[in-house]
Amino acid sequence: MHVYGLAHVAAAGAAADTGNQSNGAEPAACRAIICTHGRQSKWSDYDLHPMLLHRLPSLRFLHPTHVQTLALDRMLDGQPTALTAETGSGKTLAYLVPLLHRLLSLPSPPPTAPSSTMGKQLPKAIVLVPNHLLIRQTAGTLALLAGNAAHVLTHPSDINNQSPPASPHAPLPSVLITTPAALTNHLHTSLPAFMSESGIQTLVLDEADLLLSGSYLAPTQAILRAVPRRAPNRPLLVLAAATLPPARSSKWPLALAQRAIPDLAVIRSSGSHAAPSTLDERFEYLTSTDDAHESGGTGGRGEALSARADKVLDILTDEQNDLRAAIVFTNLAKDVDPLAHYLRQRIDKEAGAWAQVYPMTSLPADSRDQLFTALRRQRNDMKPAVLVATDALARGIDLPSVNLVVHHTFPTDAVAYLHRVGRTARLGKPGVSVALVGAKDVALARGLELGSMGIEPSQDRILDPWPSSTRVTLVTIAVLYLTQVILAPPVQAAQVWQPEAIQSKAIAGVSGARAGAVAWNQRGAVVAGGKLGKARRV
Ligand SMILES: Nc1ncnc2c1ncn2[C@@H]1O[C@H](COP(=O)(O)OP(=O)(O)OP(=O)(O)O)[C@@H](O)[C@H]1O
Repeated sequence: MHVYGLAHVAAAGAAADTGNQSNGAEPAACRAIICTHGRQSKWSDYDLHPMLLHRLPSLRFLHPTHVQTLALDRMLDGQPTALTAETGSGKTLAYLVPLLHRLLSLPSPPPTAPSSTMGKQLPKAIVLVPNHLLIRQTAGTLALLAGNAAHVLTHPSDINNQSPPASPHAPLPSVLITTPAALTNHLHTSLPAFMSESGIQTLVLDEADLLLSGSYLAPTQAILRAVPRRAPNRPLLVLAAATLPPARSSKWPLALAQRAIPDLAVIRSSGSHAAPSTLDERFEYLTSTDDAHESGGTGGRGEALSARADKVLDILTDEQNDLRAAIVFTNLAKDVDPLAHYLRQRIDKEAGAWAQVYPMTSLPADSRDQLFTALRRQRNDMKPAVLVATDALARGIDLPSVNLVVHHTFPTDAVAYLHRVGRTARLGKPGVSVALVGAKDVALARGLELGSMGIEPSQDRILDPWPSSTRVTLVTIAVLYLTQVILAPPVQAAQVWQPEAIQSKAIAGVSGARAGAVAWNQRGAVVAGGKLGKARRV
């Protein structure tokens, strides 16, 4: 475990900021994120549309990142690709660049030709994301990149509401960014006709593991079923995710996708399924007095929350000199407002009221958008911002000024942890994560901490759910010893060796519950945390 804080990692950040410059001595972060095999690839290495070759560097995307390099050739070739790489590594641009290249390379339609039998300018590409926050963020990035070369639609109803093209000679192609449910609800039974008539060239599933699970699954599958299967109408299909387990069972996200897209190839970066290498992770184990509620004390929930809130305040105060923006994660939406209120009151009383606190669940959408814009511009005259949020902010959100993540309550599994901490330390920049660990979180935290102590090489961190058999054995023995012998209260042998919720012995052997590994049981549910004999289904 490293306990350095923001001041310590600032120096590393200065180096990382130059990561996309082509200088001789590459900083460590550059080696991890930007460069490949000692040589930076260039946009001009790819046969990209001239507009992109001009526009990418002018937007300060000077070189492709490592994951972009890994995926570009295949995607530009139109081959279906699942791209899984660490948080903040540039997956969005990895699919937006080929999407735009294909869009811009379309032959212009004849001026009088209707763009579809429905008489509308139908989108030529669709990006599916899980929520409204990501719709807005991805639409912003695409609009920036496309300039005035494409329309960006953010709801299927926008297809009907598009204003007529300024010039009938050059109707702009459009891209729809939406959620799977919004698309299927809007189109109902006309979905197959829509998919075949519009001539969709690219279909992207961002946060693909989420879209292929839970309540997202049915609409996503309906869309995949409606995709034309044969060339030349078949679109480029892209799945992007920071966490994408392999297809161990037919119900796992990747298996579901591969059934719909049999030639889907998976590109995994070596750092995938691990926390960013530039992240400084800390775990603060609470004593039973700190955490009265957790330990069965009489103080109850309110007391426990405020004891933890004081700890959060201490962490923020310790880092205040170097803090630009922090996200404080808590598990329940109902705790966001009281926690934010408490922090705000306390910070406002301190000299200079040195930070501005925002409760994300009750912040009006306009104010949230303004805040995000300000945080993306990274203005130096802003007070540090403290965003109090649930895991709704844990996936995909890109706010480069966030240099601290605090876990007021511990995430429920290693996947949630990975996405939370990935809101900082993005693209080789430094960041700190501090987690408050209650009694019930100790097993998961210890496992995660073992990974961050560097027992495993960085690219094979313990978070990797599919380590080699040797590593599995060593890690399992170490973790079982630590958790069953040293830490855990005595349990019956039968409970340990006959876990109820884990169906595969192999998975039980990996012991996602204990090792902090991301483990999936046979039903595709994430198993992590809790006792080995009672692995929780999350
Ligand atoms: N080639 C590039 N050069 C410089 N910056 C880049 C480049 N590509 C992407 N970025 C920046 O890197 C940051 C992270 O990118 P992005 O949001 O796509 O990460 P991600 O891999 O999708 O992360 P997550 O898994 O958290 O969604 C963004 O601020 C983006 O603008």
